[in-house]
Amino acid sequence: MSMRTLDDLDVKGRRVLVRADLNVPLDGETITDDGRIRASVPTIKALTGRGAKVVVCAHLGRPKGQVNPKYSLRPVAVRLGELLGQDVAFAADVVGDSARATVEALQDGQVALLENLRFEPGEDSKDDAARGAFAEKLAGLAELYVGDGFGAVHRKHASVYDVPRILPHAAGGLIVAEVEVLKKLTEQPERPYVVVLGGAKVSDKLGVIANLLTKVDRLLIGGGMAYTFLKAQGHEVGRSLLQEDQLDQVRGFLSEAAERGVELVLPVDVLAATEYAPDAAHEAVEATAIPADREGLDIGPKTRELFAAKLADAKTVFWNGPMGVFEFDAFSGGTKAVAEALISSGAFTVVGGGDSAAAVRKLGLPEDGFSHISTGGGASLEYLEGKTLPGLAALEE
Ligand SMILES: Nc1ncnc2c1ncn2[C@@H]1O[C@H](COP(=O)(O)OP(=O)(O)O)[C@@H](O)[C@H]1O
Ligand SMILES: O=C(OP(=O)(O)O)[C@H](O)COP(=O)(O)O
Repeated sequence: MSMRTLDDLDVKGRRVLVRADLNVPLDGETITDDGRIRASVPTIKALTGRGAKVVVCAHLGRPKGQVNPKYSLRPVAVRLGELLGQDVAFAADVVGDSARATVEALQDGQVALLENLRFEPGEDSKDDAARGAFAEKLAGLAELYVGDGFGAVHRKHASVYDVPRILPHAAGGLIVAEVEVLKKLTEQPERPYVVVLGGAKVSDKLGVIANLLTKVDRLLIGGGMAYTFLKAQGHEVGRSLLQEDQLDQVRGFLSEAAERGVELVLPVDVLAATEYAPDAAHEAVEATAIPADREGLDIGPKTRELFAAKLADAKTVFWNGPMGVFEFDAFSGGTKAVAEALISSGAFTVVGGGDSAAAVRKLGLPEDGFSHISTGGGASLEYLEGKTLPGLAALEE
């Protein structure tokens, strides 16, 4: 892979569009974990330090091309300013009058943040022309482009894929660092190589399993991901997260894992709750006997032990996706148990994903207990699959 880096760009006095991943968890307007903002700071500082006018762009959540104040990046601009130690001008739109005026007013060394890219339907459009037209407008705000949003490099979106094909570009330090670590996992990982999958982006991440089955020795499935597997085995999953349209695909994974001799480990018990709420009544039940009116919000105590045992002899581990709804204390125990098992395994351990990384911090686990905490979940998984990621390919051109 050869990507130009910041050292290859002459940025002084020029407007540089930085695509960052600032997709942080929010509780109303309060940022509950600022890890991704912190991770974006070094590249922005490197650019301001060299006298660039820095225009940061990013997405938040999935507002689907509609302006929705719930997904405004405004609170992120404030936090970014605090972390940079300088004001961050906030544009109230993405490529409209406010964005143009905000960018126009930037002096050398100053920083602006545009509103959520996904308020614009062109950003994530599947139609090349629509995406391209939006990319032209976005590119028009700057003279140079720096790709640094590692967590979004698997998305063929305008700001990730099309803009670097218009503007002279380079990779920021975060992307360079992330790729360097993940590369180690693709080049002869020490075995046993175990991948742990959980979380809630089930339909997105089920897709990576086919390729992972050709690479790993063991796959542990927890979180919201587990229930489609349990259902595919014919069990009742009640009101748990379920990807009904992917049951056949999942049955295929179960038989392929068996054929390849890959150990696919599913929960044996779960915490079944009456509702999705922090104080919901709940109890541990066998994973094969989830009551029809309950939803599984965490892995149960027996599964925590089972997963810990399956991690104990691992030499390489990649983990993406919390084991339960860790945001609610009552359902955070499974995630904590898995995190602790990674830490005590002594393996080369990589945790990836916005929420997984946030969980590690929220649960008070030492960040240096892991070999690497990646800002990308889906992006890391697709990298590990050996796929060409649009945002990396565009930077390599
Ligand atoms: N059993 C479950 N049911 C519903 N949501 C779950 C469950 N387990 C985990 N989650 C949710 O998954 C979310 C994180 O998923 P995801 O975005 O895929 O992870 P990451 O950001 O680490 O890549 C968390 O908000 C968590 O509450
Ligand atoms: O949160 C993200 O990915 P992750 O949950 O896989 O870590 C990225 O910001 C990408 O967001 P997306 O999955 O809505 O494209």
